[in-house]
Amino acid sequence: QSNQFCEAGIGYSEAGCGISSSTKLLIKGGTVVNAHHQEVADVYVEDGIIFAVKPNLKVGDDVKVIDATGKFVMPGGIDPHTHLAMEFMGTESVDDFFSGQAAALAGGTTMHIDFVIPVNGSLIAGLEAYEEKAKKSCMDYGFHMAITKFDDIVSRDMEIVVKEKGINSFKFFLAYKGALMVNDELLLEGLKRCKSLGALAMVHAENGDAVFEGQKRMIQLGITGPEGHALSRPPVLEGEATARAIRLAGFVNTPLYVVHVMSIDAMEEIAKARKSGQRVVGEPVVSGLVLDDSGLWDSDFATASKYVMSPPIRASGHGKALQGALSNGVLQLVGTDHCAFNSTQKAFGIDDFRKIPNGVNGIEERMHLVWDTMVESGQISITDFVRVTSTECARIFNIYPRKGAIIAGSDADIIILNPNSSFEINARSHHSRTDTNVYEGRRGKGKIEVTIAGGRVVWENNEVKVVPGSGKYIETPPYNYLFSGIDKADASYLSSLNAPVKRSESTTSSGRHSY
Ligand SMILES: NC(=O)NCCC(=O)O
Ligand SMILES: [Zn+2]
Ligand SMILES: [Zn+2]
Repeated sequence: QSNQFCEAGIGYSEAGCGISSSTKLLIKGGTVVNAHHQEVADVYVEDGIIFAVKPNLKVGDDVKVIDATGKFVMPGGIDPHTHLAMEFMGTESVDDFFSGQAAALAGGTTMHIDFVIPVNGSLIAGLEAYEEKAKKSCMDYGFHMAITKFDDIVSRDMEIVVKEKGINSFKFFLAYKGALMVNDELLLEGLKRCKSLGALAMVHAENGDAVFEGQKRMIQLGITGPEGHALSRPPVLEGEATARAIRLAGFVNTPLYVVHVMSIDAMEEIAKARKSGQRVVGEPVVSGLVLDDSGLWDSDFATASKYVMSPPIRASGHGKALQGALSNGVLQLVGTDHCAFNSTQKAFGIDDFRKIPNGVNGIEERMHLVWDTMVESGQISITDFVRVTSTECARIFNIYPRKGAIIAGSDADIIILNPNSSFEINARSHHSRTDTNVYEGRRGKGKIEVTIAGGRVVWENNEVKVVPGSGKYIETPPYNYLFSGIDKADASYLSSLNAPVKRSESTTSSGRHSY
């Protein structure tokens, strides 16, 4: 592999890395794009913060100047959905908080939010384990927390992680029976607790009991290869779980975030709920937007197994519909679900698709693929590109405008994209530790030539320059914008319950209402 990045302990010292020590930067003459506006302007950065965004800024000789004429200067991507060093299906995803983040930076993503998995149901033990994993971070990151059981201790610990540990979102897996899956009773308890804490509930929406049944059917039919994965968990099971989670969140009146929306079935449930005014966020992932399930039928196991993720990559047609939903606002932001396993790990399931570790790469490829698929094709504007890859994530997880914006006072997480250059993806040159890439051979227009994270140039001239330990944990505060006014909806619900009682109290002796 020609992967190039500095990692202390494997042959490079910090000084030898050529890490930019400049704390002052001027990005000159580019088109600065925010989610709401674009203009030609210079961007001046000092000590990791954007100081000024104005045309024709003058600076001293001690400032590193980057010419961005003819290019787009945009907020670094924020990936809302990753699994670095995740222990899952008897193994651990190969990209850790260093290699996964180095890959992210090479692809223009400057922050991600990873899922803490509890240890034997304990949130605090899980968080401690992830804090340890994240010590080698080279870019900013936040955490979501998965909930895998519910009791008084979990309820108390949810409050601790929100109020003291800076986590504002909890994920419930409705799939992975016998492992991470929760039932409806637990989901309801969790939704209520999320609401009381102003925390966002997230769901992996597939009916885990039905998937289990689907898997048994496949094995009985003698279908043991990777295609059995897709056949055992069809879109209807994703649609059912999405609808159920939406209805239960509506019953509790708390906002809901549906992760990795992969099918028309799930997307249409989200569209219906949003149309009715319910606070539901839908997150497609890049694999669901740009791939189809044909790879799962490849006769070569190594090729087919690399596409195994859950919910499965769907038949062609679903991806196109998800792209449409992203462009018309039914879906709001794009994640990756980056959970990379190498071909040795994928081969655990050579005789039985149920044992193939679920997950695909994407943290490095997301920005380029969304640009090429959505902007180059004319489906979304450049400002919308910024919104779906960065700003909306910052808003939902309540860190805007510190993140997700190029304005004075924001963190200096910035990318420079050349729309006239092109990218090509392959496992030989990617920065992930996995030996395969589900986007192998893809080319497209638009190349992220420079990534600046925390005010330092970390990707330039096709080289990543980072050191472990330089990334910061970003706390995400509760009560994001989705919660505003939610108490008013509660009040009107309660008054609607009271109404018949009042009526019967004021009913006249003739049985007629007095009003
Ligand atoms: N998606 C997947 O296949 N693996 C990661 C875990 C999850 O998000 O379900
Ligand atoms: Zn999931
Ligand atoms: Zn995931």
